[in-house]
Amino acid sequence: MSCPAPLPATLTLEQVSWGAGLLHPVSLTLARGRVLGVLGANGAGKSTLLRLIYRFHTPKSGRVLLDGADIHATPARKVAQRVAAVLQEQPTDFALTVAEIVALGRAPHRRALAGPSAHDAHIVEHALDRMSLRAFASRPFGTLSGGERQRVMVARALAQEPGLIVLDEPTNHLDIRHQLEVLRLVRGLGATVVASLHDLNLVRGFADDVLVLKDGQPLAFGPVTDVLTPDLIARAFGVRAQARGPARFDFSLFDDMQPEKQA
Ligand SMILES: Nc1ncnc2c1ncn2[C@@H]1O[C@H](COP(=O)(O)OP(=O)(O)OP(=O)(O)O)[C@@H](O)[C@H]1O
Repeated sequence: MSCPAPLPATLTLEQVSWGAGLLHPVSLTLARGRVLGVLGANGAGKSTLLRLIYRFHTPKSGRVLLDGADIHATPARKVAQRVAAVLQEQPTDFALTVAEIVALGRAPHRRALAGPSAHDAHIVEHALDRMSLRAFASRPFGTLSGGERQRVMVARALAQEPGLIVLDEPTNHLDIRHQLEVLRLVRGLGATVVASLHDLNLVRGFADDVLVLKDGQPLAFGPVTDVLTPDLIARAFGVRAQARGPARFDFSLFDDMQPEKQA
C-alpha cells in the first residue's frame, strides 16, 4: 500500500523571538525537504522555538513563514494541513484505540462534520503499517508502553500528511532499534523536518543542518558536519567532545581524565 508523498514545505524564521529574553531573535531558512536538528543543553530554548514553528506560541517579534506565508496570518486549520507536531506531551484520552488516535491526524483535512472517508482510512492504515503498529490498532492507547505510544504519535503525524513535521525529542522512550528506525523513517518521508534531539551522535546521522541554542540565543546554524565541532560542543554543552571517526564523538567532563563512551 502506498500514498503519494506530500509536497515538502520551505520554512523561514525572520528574527523570531519569544518571552522576556527566553528566546532571542532567530533567523534561518530551511529549504524543501531539509532535515534540521535543534540542539542545546536543558533549558536552552529548543521546545520554545519548536512551539513557535508549529503555531502554539505567537512570536514576540519576527515572523514564521511557511512557503512564504506568515503562519500567524494563516487560519490554524490551514496550517494544520501542512504542519504536524510530535510532542513530548501525549494525549490523555487513554480509552481511544491506537487506530482512533492515528485517525485524529486526518481531522485538519476533513470538511466540518464530515466523517472519515475511504481515503482517510487508507492513509491511517498506511501510517499504522509504516510504524509497525498494525497489531496494536485495536488496543486502547493507555495500555501501550512509552515507546509504543511514541510510535503512535509519529503515526498520527504521518496520517496528517504534513509538508513540515516538527518533533520534540522524538527518540525519548524508544529503544535503540526504534530510535534508528523512527529517525530513518522521518528522514525518508520527503517532508521538511525540524527535530530537537539530545543525542549528538544520532544527530550526525540524521540531520542535514543543525541550529544550536544556548541560554535562548542562537549559537550556530549550518550543515551538521560544519557546525558540530568539538569547540562548538564545548561552548554549547560545557563538555569535551573527541571525534571517533567521521560519525561519532566520545564525551567527557573537562575535569575528568578518562572519556566516557556514549552508548
Ligand atoms: N511559558 C513559560 N513561562 C516561563 N518560562 C518558560 C516558559 N516556557 C519555557 N520557559 C523557560 O524557557 C527556558 C527554555 O525552555 P525550553 O523548554 O524551550 O528549553 P529546552 O531547550 O527545550 O529544554 P529541555 O532540553 O530541558 O527540554 C527554560 O528556562 C524554561 O523554564
